[in-house]
Amino acid sequence: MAAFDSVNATFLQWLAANGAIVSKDISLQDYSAEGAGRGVVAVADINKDHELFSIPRSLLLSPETSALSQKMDLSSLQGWNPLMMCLIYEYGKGTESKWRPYFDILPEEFSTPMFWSEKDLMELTGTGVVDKIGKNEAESIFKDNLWPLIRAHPHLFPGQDEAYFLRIFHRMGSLIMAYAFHTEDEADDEDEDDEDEEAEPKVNVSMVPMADMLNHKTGHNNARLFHEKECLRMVSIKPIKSGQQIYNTYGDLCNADLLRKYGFVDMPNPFNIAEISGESLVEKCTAQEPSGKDEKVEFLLENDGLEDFFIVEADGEIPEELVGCAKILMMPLDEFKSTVLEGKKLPSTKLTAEVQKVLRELLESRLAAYTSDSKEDRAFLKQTPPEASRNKRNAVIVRSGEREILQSVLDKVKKWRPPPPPAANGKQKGNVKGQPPNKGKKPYHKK
Ligand SMILES: C[S@@+](CC[C@H](N)C(=O)[O-])C[C@H]1O[C@@H](n2cnc3c(N)ncnc32)[C@H](O)[C@@H]1O
Repeated sequence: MAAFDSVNATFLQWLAANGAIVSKDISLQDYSAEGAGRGVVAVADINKDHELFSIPRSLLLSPETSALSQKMDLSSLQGWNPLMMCLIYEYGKGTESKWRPYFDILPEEFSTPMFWSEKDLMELTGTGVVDKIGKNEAESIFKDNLWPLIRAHPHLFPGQDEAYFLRIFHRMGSLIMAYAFHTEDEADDEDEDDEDEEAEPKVNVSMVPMADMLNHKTGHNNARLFHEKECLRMVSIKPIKSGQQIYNTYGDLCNADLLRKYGFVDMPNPFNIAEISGESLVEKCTAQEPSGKDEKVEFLLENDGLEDFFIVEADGEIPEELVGCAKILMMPLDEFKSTVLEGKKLPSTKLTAEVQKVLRELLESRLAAYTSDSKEDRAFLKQTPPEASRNKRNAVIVRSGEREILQSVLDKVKKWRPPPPPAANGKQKGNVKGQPPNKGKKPYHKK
């Protein structure tokens, strides 16, 4: 506790000494008992539109502010990599770095699946997280792009071996993923009359001390960061009562993305989705009749009809684009050529009995990919306290959310019946099986 308080105090003094203004109505608070690390709490009732803090742009840590940009050419690097190099450089400078009190308040360990054991990762089998962790891809970027630069500048990155820098790279990568902000360059007033009025603001990735101390809770967002010319200001967007936590929003994210990027999940989470891989759809639809598979896949890819993943939203509706794609994949080759390729006529996105069968099988095998069923998961969540097996618990929450959505689509797929064919005289005579519409139904009032 003493260490926690002293790190906070040094950080807040550093902010003030460098021109940041922090409202006396807020404080840093320890939420680690809830698995949420530090957060920001209101220590007085706060009105809407109250400035919680303002951070001068000079305190942001980015390639624009780090001296590394003057010492070496970072222009060959893409995406997050220039910021990554600056973080590795500034961290390596230790007490010499302007941002040392900031590094001291940032975590060294993360609960994201990137750092999970094999056993915990098994719990994510079947979820949308597994294929997107990207540890190997990240390590390739380090080896191919960053390590050669680091090794070539030993005076800037002194005295350590590749394994050490790889460890730092993973820490900084996790910090960028969970803490960095896209910071817009506020247009200069003088530029406002330029012909280029329509130009998009330039977006950079920066670390924003203090703004990144706010946690997220789906549906509870009560503060927002405003990007101004000289500073970034965090402002309340609702009245906040003393003692309440102040939340920024990390976006409308499903639990799989919250877990992968930030290492936690939210329950309930209306932004949950489930994914069905395009590859599994292609395999299922072309298993019986593979002729023309490549041509159809090529056509669909060229026309944005085949996704890596089809998204099923929380409402569990059958995605129309999935149905349309399945119809093309299952079409006889000559029909595909004459109507779709030559006639440029796409099939409707209405369900058919053929697509129903394929979707049913696809969803059933998708659901069977999880390592447990909903009963086991419910029992685990009920019996296990949140602080025990946090990784497993988070995995169970992710898969339960996905499973619920997939199950609801599957129920809809199973329930679907083909519409009755129109009768010759235009009147509907019965359902598809030729029975009168009410046969088998219980009468409304039992006499
Ligand atoms: C931008 S930082 C917020 C400050 C952070 N809590 C800290 O101690 O440094 C984002 C990280 O905070 C944690 N976090 C944010 N909201 C959370 C929540 N509702 N539950 C658990 N952890 C949360 C996660 O570890 C996430 O990666």
